[in-house]
Amino acid sequence: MRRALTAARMRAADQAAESRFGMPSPLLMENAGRFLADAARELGAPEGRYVVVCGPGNNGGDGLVAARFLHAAGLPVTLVLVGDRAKLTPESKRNLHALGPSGIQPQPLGAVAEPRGGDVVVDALFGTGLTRAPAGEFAEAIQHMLRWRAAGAKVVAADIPSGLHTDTGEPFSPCVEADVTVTFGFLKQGQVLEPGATLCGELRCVDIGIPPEAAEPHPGVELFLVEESDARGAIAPRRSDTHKGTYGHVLVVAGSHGKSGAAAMSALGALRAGAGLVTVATRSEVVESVLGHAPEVMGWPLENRGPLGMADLEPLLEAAEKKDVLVVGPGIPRGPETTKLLGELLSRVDAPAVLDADALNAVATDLDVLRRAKGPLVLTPHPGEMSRLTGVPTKDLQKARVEVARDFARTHGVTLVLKGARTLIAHADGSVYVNPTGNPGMATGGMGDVLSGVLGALLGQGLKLPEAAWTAVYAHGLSADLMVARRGRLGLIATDVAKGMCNVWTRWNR
Ligand SMILES: NC(=O)C1=CN([C@@H]2O[C@H](COP(=O)(O)OP(=O)(O)OC[C@H]3O[C@@H](n4cnc5c(N)ncnc54)[C@H](O)[C@@H]3O)[C@@H](O)[C@H]2O)[C@@H](O)CC1
Ligand SMILES: [K+]
Repeated sequence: MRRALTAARMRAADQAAESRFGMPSPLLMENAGRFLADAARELGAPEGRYVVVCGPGNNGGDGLVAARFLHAAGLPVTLVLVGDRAKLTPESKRNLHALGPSGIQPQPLGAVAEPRGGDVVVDALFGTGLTRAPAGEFAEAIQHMLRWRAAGAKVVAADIPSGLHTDTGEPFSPCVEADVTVTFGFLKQGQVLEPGATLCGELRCVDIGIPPEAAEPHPGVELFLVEESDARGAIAPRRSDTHKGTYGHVLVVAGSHGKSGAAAMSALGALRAGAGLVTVATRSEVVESVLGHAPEVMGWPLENRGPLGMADLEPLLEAAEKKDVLVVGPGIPRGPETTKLLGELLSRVDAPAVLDADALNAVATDLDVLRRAKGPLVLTPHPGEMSRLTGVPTKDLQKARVEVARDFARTHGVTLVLKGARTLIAHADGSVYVNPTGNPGMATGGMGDVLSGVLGALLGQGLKLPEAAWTAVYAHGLSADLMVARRGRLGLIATDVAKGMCNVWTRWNR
């Protein structure tokens, strides 16, 4: 699990490195520049040229150090210095001076021979100090770098692509697109959220000598990037003296006429994620159809007709007895009484519950249902459902995903999985986890149903929240990534991801 910091926290960490740990800024810059030069050399062809574009702040200083190392390695370096030279930071001035013996002189942008395939551009224009949209000569420098990359040059960004907002991951216009981003000390929030994550290209976090302790913990606002070792480590290898009763009994409340597949996919997700037993409670007319997809599943027919309502309460309470977890929502028939039914059901069941799809839409009309729930809750909305839960228009919500998710989880005391590229898992304590797995092949119906089942299975196996949630999301996305690596994105379907969970378990030796 790696923390991702804001620009303000990064500044504080830089200062603490010097004041508390005796690691002065020039030393950190020297290390940063060396790593940057190494990354650039790795990307360049043997006959490649190196264009280093430096800005007015310390990010530019990192570029100047990199230029010195590249030159020392005998490589051809062109230096561009954008902005007023008189306003360079003291560290940058020192490093410009240190370039003296190399004979490298800053060139105007227009005088640079256009880089192409085999060449490397080092983007050291702006780092974490960017405060506004780049304009004038700065915007022009970014446009050049975009053009050079389009012509085949590789771009290495120092710390963060210039033009990208360190905290939000939203780009200003224009913004550099990098092949590799070498970031210093800690990950930054904007690098782990989309679209920033894509603009960074391959992200490498290097240790320039800032001790981890220099970044004070900020409980309640931490943002973490989930790593494979975290998700793998959350799932214990199976002991030999165990049986189906050890791994949890999942009750899936899902499906309706025309949507029996939703129930089946959720159940399949649960089965493929190791649930000991899976029972699907659904309208009696679709029970057989659900079981037809997975004979391992048990059916619990709900004998009433039409939308789920109060008449279903007793049968559902009975179904929930001795179950370790509930998954409620995929394809349920929703009507005027569904909200009340869910409120009553959840207020009387101790087991954790996953709320998905139409269960979310039902809850959106009375969020008090969440407060009254007896067991822990996980909600798994996509942005449209999240918009209904919060009243925030989808477009605005997508620009403030972290804040909206964190606020909701905190206010309602739940774990919230906000789906989409870089799914977020927000916990009631304010921590937010970013999931890096998954791909655009997953933009097809049923993926969420499978996820709800996977999550149910992990809760049923005793994982706690939020761990169960970020592990399920990671594994589900990884299943899709492994599938796509073999078969391409376009034809990926949800049942592939359910089946493909086995590839995740093979990889993790589970
Ligand atoms: N101890 C430290 O502080 C270290 C800092 N390092 C580097 O320093 C960077 C941060 O340095 P700075 O805080 O100097 O910030 P930057 O180098 O990111 O740039 C800030 C400068 O750009 C100006 N600026 C901001 N937005 C602008 C815009 N849109 N148009 C024109 N000018 C604009 C600011 O007024 C300021 O002069 C990090 O990203 C990292 O690369 C590293 O050298 C490691 C050590
Ligand atoms: K940069």
